[in-house]
Order: sequence, then structure tokens, then C-alpha cells
Amino acid sequence: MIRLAEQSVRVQEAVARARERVAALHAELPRNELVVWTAGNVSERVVLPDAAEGAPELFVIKPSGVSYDDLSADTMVVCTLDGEKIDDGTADALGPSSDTAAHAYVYRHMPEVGGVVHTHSTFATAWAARSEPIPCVLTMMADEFGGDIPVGPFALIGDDSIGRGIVETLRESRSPAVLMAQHGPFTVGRNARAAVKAAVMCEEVARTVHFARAHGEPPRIDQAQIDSLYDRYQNVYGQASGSSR
Ligand SMILES: O=C(CO)[C@@H](O)[C@@H](O)COP(=O)(O)O
Repeated sequence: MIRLAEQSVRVQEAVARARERVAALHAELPRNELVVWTAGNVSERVVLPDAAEGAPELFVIKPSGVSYDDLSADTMVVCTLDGEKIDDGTADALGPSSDTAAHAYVYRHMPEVGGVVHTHSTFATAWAARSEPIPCVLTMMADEFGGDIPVGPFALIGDDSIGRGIVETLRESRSPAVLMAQHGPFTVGRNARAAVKAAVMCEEVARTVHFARAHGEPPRIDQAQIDSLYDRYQNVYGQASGSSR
């Protein structure tokens, strides 16, 4: 088994920083009313420092079924990209999220992804219950999702099924969010913060489009205009640092 304590100081520091970030970002899920009780989870790929050849590829994820009030950097579980917990200094009994296999599959097959989030946010999950994509009828959707928010296949929890459904669906879309049928949204990003932002915006547009449709079907934005909006938001919007995106 990989032992964190046997890794280089720089790898251990990278893991500690990821734990801090992921623990703090979990608070955004209840704060934005995206989860109830212990539902939902956030993970982040550990970005290894340069000259860390031979270091194991790892990610950090929430422990399963632990109250959000009890989450801390010290309780974030460290796993290999196969979804196996390493000897990370937490109690052996502290198991990783039940979605660990899904997050791990995404990290193995989407190298550009640095963060993964899963929620059961009410409006997005209602669209997932209907297995219905959210149509791109808002400029905010074009900005963040580059088009419709797609639906992934129904999949049981605990093996590669969900992860495979996420990857196969997102390969056909620019969206950082996918509504897994009759389950709920999963989002990806260059890091965990970007994936949390996508989860917040996914719920926001799911709610808005739901109410818009109460009085008829809103028209989808023309594809060329979606492309223009997406390009502006992804490459121009906000501060030059990109921190606001
Ligand atoms: O939806 C599922 C599993 O996919 C929930 O159990 C999940 O939101 C929370 O599970 P964990 O506490 O992360 O194990």
C-alpha cells in the first residue's frame, strides 16, 4: 500500500494543500443548498510539483456518510486513480465516498479534469429524474455550459458505471455538467473550485428554465450565438487572472 508519510515533502505538501481546498469547498454545497444531510461529494486531483517523477497519481475526496459539519482537511481521504485509499494518516475505518470509483474513472479518462463534484440539487435532479437535457435557452447556459446540459445513462453506484457514463456523455459535449439519469448532477472542472462553480450554476439554470417552461417552451439560443457567448465567457469575461471564471 502507498504510504503518504513515505512520499517526498513536496508531494506531502501538495496533498495537504488539496485536502485544505477540498475540505473548504465542501462547505459550499450546503451553503448553496445543493445537498441535504450527507449527500454529495467533492474531489480534487493532487497536482504534483515538478520533479516529482515516480510519485503516485492521487486525488482527495470526502469520507463517505460524514456530516458536513464534521468534515475537515484531516478527514479528507487520499486515493489512487484506481480509487484505492492509501495509508493517508486517517483512521483505517474512514472509508472514501461511495462515488470514489466514479471520480477515479473520470480522472483516469479525462486528464484535463482536476476536480469532480456530485450533488442532488433539487432542480437539476428533477431534470435528471425525467432524463431530460436542460435546453440552452439562457446566455448564462451558453457562457458556462456551451450548450445544453446533457443527460447520462442510469447507472448503479459503487463501480465504474457512473464514471463511464459521465465520461462518455461529456465526450460529446462542452458542458462541465452531466445529469446522470434518475440520480443527479456530476460536474467537472480544471480544479475542484471550477467543478463546484459548475454545480452551483447547473442548479441555478435548472431552476430558471424550469420556471420559464411553466408558461410555454422558451426558444433555444441560435448555435452561432451560443458559440460566441461561450468563447467570450471562457476567454474574456472577468479579470485577466481568470480567477472570476
Ligand atoms: O448519490 C450518492 C451516491 O452516488 C450518495 O450516496 C452521495 O451523494 C453521498 O455519498 P458519500 O457520502 O459521498 O459516500
